[in-house]
Amino acid sequence: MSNNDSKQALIEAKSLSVQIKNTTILKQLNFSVAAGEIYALLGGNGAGKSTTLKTFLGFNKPSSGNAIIDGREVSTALDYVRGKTAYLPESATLYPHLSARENVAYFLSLADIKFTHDDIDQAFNKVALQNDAWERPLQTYSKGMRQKTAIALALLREAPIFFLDEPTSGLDPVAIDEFNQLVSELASNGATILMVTHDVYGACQVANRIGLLRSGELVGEYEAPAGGRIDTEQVHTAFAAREMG
Ligand SMILES: Nc1ncnc2c1ncn2[C@@H]1O[C@H](COP(=O)(O)OP(=O)(O)OP(=O)(O)O)[C@@H](O)[C@H]1O
Repeated sequence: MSNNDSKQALIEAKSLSVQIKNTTILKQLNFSVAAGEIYALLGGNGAGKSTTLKTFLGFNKPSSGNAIIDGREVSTALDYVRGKTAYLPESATLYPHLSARENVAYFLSLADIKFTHDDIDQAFNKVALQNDAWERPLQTYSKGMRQKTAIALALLREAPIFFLDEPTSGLDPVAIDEFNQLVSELASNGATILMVTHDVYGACQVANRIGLLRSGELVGEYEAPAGGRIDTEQVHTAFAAREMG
C-alpha cells in the first residue's frame, strides 16, 4: 500500500478522459493527491498538463470518468471547488498598475473576505516578499515576486488546495530554489498541491509523487521515499525515453 492510500485524497482523477473537438486529449487518467501532498504532473509539450489543470478548474468537462476535489465532482460543484482552490497560472493574473497590497486587498474584497493591514503584512512576510516592494506597482516586479504575491493572496483566502501551472518557468535558479522552498512549506502546513511542469529537476526537488504524462496518458508514477526525494536520474531517463517514443 502506498502512503497515499491511508490519507484522505483531496484531488482525484478517476478514469478521467477529456475530449476536445472529437479528439481524446486525456485518456483514462487515474491519480490522487492526498492532503498535504505535492503531486507533480510531468510531461513534454502537448502531453495534456494544462488540459488536466483546466479540467480540475472546471473549464473542461470529462467525457468519461471523474475529476474530484474534496470528494465532489468538479463540474457539478464549481462554487465549492473554487472556494477550496487557488490557481496560479504561468503568469499571475494580477493588476500591473496596482501594488501588491492593493492587488491582494482588491481580490480579497471581491471574494468578500475580511482582512486587516497586518494580515497582509503577515502573508507577505510568510512568502518572503521583500518589504520595500509591497507598495510598488506590480509592473516593477520580477516574475518570482508576482508569484509570491499570488501565493500570499491564496494564503489569505485560506485555500487548502493549490494548482500550479509551470510555476518555475522563467525564474532564475535562486528564485526557483526559493519558490520550491515556499511550496514545500505550504505543503508542510497542510496545503495540497498539484503542479504541472516539464522541469524534471524541480519536480524531483519538491514532489512527494510524480506522474509522467505522455500523449494524454499517465505512463509512470514515482513516489519519494519517506523523508527523501524522488531520484532525478530515474525520472529523467524515463521522461527522455518516453519523449523519444
Ligand atoms: N481547445 C483545444 N482545441 C484543440 N486541441 C486542444 C485544445 N486544447 C488542447 N488541445 C490539444 O491537446 C493536447 C494537450 O494540450 P495541453 O495544452 O494540455 O498540453 P501541455 O502538456 O500543457 O503542453 P505545453 O507544455 O506545451 O503547455 C495538445 O495536442 C493540444 O493541441
